[in-house]
Amino acid sequence: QTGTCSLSAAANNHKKDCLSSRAASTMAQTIKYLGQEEAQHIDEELFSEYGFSVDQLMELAGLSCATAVTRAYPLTSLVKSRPSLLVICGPGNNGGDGLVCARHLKLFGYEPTILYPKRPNKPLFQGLTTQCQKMEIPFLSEMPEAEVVDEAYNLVIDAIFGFSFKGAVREPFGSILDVLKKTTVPVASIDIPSGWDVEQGSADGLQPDTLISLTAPKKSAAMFRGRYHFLGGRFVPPGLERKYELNLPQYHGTDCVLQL
Ligand SMILES: NC(=O)C1=CN([C@@H]2O[C@H](COP(=O)(O)OP(=O)(O)OC[C@H]3O[C@@H](n4cnc5c(N)ncnc54)[C@H](O)[C@@H]3O)[C@@H](O)[C@H]2O)[C@@H](O)CC1
Ligand SMILES: [K+]
Repeated sequence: QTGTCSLSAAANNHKKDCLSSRAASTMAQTIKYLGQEEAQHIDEELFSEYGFSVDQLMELAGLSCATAVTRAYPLTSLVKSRPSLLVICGPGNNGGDGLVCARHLKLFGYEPTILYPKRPNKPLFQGLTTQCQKMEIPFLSEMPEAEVVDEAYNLVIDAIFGFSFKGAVREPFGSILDVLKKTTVPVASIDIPSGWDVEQGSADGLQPDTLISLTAPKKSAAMFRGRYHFLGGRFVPPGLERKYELNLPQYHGTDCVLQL
């Protein structure tokens, strides 16, 4: 793209114009951070207009999350002798992403353990739970103390709440998040750091080391201060991307995740 500009470099003004239009086009490429309602509309449209099913997108989302974990915390980098991880799953689709993520991580050589305290009575989640059980992933019956988490696991995956979270955190998730805030092992949050307002974030909330934004980051991702921010969920059709002006960056090759 630089050819046009350098050929007419004699005219200084023209050069300036070139630079400013290039800056403008770079700005136009900035990835959009979604508000809560916008994220929910995109979600609905993916199903109603674009013909996807929930389990299909959940599979791709969960695979992205597992892949992001392998990038940020490769097996060889783990400090404990066993590649143990704790995956905490919430009551909605964010929890479903966590179950899919755990299953793929097991296939990738990690040893996930799942805490899934509120299980929806729906075939989708029952199936995902069975799949994890058949993958010989253990389930905990309650949240361990912070010291036990620090002792036993290399990483916690936070799949508690996603973009539909609202209001004050209800139990048992309030207590679980209190424990998570005391742990020192890194936390990788799926889509939103749980307990954060989807748009405003939370100054005294969980501070994850990794955030994996799905489809597009939500507004609160601007407050993320951890080391790794990934984009996952490589399934957005071009018409939907145009309509919502998502300006998604290009994923590399066949990758299902991109570090932002
Ligand atoms: N459209 C997309 O991009 C996709 C989204 N997926 C995932 O789906 C998530 C959104 O899923 P959902 O809409 O099911 O919602 P969430 O998983 O964000 O949470 C909804 C659940 O949390 C409960 N809840 C909400 N506020 C609470 C509070 N204050 N205290 C306690 N419980 C509370 C609700 O009762 C409901 O059971 C996304 O963040 C993402 O992880 C993926 O599965 C697939 C594709
Ligand atoms: K989350």
